[in-house]
Amino acid sequence: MDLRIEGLTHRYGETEVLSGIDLDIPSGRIVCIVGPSGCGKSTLLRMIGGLERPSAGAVVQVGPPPEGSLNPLTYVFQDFALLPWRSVAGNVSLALEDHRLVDRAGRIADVLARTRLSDFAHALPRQLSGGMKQRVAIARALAVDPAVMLMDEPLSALDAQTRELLMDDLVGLWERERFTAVYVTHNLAEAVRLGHRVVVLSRRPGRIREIVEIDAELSGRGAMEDVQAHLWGLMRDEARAADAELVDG
Ligand SMILES: Nc1ncnc2c1ncn2[C@@H]1O[C@H](COP(=O)(O)OP(=O)(O)OP(=O)(O)O)[C@@H](O)[C@H]1O
Repeated sequence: MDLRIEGLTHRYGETEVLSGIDLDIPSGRIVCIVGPSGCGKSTLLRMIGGLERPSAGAVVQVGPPPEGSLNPLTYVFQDFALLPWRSVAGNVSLALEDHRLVDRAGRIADVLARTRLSDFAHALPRQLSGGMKQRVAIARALAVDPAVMLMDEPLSALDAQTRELLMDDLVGLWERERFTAVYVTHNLAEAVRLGHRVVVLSRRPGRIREIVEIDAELSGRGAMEDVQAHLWGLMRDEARAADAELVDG
């Protein structure tokens, strides 16, 4: 299933947050969204996920979701959002409990194996590092066989080394499963490491400044300094202006 965003504009009261966004999210690709602070990245993700309705324009699902998908659009949040009293398997199970399933336990075991978490099935979140918690959150998202994962700064609560490890994991997972994701990040290194397509938004109201296609295979990518420099060149002045903006209230 592809997603097509058509002429999406959104206002909160008088404030225009997003303006005229046209964007395709092709199946099997990771599309990263970057842009200055407050430009509407998370708002765009909420619109894509249907949590909010845009003031104008639409998000269109093109083609059917994967067979057996329980939830075509599934979020992964920065703060992991795990229930502390449930084990790893119990947290994954949570995503499945609203659905009648013949073999829920099998489905949980399968997704834990796919995300290399089988040995941790009975651990509680408090026993896990931040990186492991986020791996569990990713496993929970995958458990429903989503068409598209909507990832909002998924690595930004983690230290630099753990981020590196998780990026390696995500590359490995993509190589195995070819999942589709919209991935919001502040971090240009993450965007060039994981994105097949990097969408640069302008300062609020967020408009698409440029879409940078990166053809290199995910697995062989280095730091891609030239692409990072290009992205930063597109963003620098606006990031500075956003940084100097007074906060309301
Ligand atoms: N529910 C809301 N009501 C009113 N204003 C909102 C609401 N949600 C977001 N905003 C405003 O919309 C703008 C865009 O916010 P959003 O969180 O989407 O930006 P962002 O690019 O994800 O920001 P950041 O990079 O800081 O995470 C901000 O000015 C924010 O204050």
